[in-house]
Amino acid sequence: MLPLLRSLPLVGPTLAYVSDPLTFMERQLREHGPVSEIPFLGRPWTVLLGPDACSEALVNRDKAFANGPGWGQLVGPFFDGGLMLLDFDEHRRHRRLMQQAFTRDRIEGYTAALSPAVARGLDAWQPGENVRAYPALKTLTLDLATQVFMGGAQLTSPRELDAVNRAFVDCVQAATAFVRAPLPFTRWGRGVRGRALLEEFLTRHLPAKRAHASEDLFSVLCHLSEDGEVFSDEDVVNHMIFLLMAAHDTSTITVSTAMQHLGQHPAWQERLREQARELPEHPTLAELDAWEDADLVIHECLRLLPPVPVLARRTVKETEVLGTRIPAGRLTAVMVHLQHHQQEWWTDPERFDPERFAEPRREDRRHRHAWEPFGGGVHKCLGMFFAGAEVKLILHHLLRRFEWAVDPDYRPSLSYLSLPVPKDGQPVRLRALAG
Ligand code: HEM
Repeated sequence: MLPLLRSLPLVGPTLAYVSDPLTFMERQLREHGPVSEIPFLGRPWTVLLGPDACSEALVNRDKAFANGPGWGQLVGPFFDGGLMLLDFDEHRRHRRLMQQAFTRDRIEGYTAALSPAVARGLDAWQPGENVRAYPALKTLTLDLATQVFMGGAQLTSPRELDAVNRAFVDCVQAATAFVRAPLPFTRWGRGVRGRALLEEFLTRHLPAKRAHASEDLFSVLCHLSEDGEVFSDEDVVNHMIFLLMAAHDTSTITVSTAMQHLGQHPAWQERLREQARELPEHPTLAELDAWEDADLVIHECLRLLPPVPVLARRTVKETEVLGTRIPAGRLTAVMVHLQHHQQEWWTDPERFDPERFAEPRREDRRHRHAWEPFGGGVHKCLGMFFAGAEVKLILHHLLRRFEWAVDPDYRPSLSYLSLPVPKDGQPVRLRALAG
């Protein structure tokens, strides 16, 4: 049935992408070149493949590519007003202000709050022969986001935080729903209610955050100011909802990919564990920065499975990429995933080989844009340094408490309906280490 559907011109490319994106992208590049056109989700999309084509759209020299109308098409209205969905002057103003929430000092503050929260979150983990790592990590990172970003425990009761977490998950799931109307019992309908609950919750707590400055991101956003610019209440709410989403699934995917590969490469796992044990229980940001082998592993995991494999854009005027004309109003898929697996830039690209990022090999320098898990240009991920610290902290605590193994032949079957997630929850054999 599926092969037949894949051969149909309207739905075929969507199904071919969703069932095996890398094979789809390789074939598309081979047969149609770096700039081509496909029907995707029922509309014509321009597809950009390879680092040269993708970087033209991300660098966006002639300001032809806009984010809001591109991403909005994929994620619906649930993250409206989030930084990634703003464009041009409005985006520049908001980004300038929000940058102050991601300075080194700020990240140091978030990291200090994160470490004990990770340790507490892992207290709930039970060893076993078939532990599903992905959902366990998802719960952990969502709790971290609500605690560290919103100041959760001081803000409200565990029961209300649970409702907030559920509302947030409903928004994320609605963003990828097929039925896109607020009907009862649909994902979309739950997403609409979820967004309303998040808005109500954040708006209710906002006056207290404005009144008292504290270290959490919610409070920080309320107090930022630059040349007389401040975020309005509505801006703070929109940014918070987007940041919770941006920070949560992406980090979960990165850690679960790391758990898979470290479970399949025990020598790397042991090497990182020895280093984690040499660090204090709650390392500082400087100590985490100096943990270079963890960087190699994280870079390699982000190469093999970039949590955001495709970036969405829409042209606001006619433009050209690598000499091919793209009309105004065209949805565009910037498929950065493929360049992470191309033989031109990476030796034996399917192999887990973190040292490819170490001197003197530095394969990532073979092309300036070969490795772009955080995107590029003016929308490059604002949370990348925070994300690095969070992922390292989770690995740090995991390695000190547990040892795990994954079958060497295991290849996760990934769902690409939204960000890539392992359909089987990614089972690991988890053993507690003596304290
Ligand atoms: C491993 C984890 C992460 C990955 C792989 C990742 C990836 C990305 C990518 C690819 C973009 C660019 C999207 C585009 O150009 O259309 C982006 C944007 C963004 N990310 Fe991340 N992200 C991660 C973690 C985080 C975290 C932890 C935060 C916040 C705490 C964050 C905040 C943002 C923001 C605010 C933007 C929008 C930037 C702008 O449009 O100016 N991200 N991220």
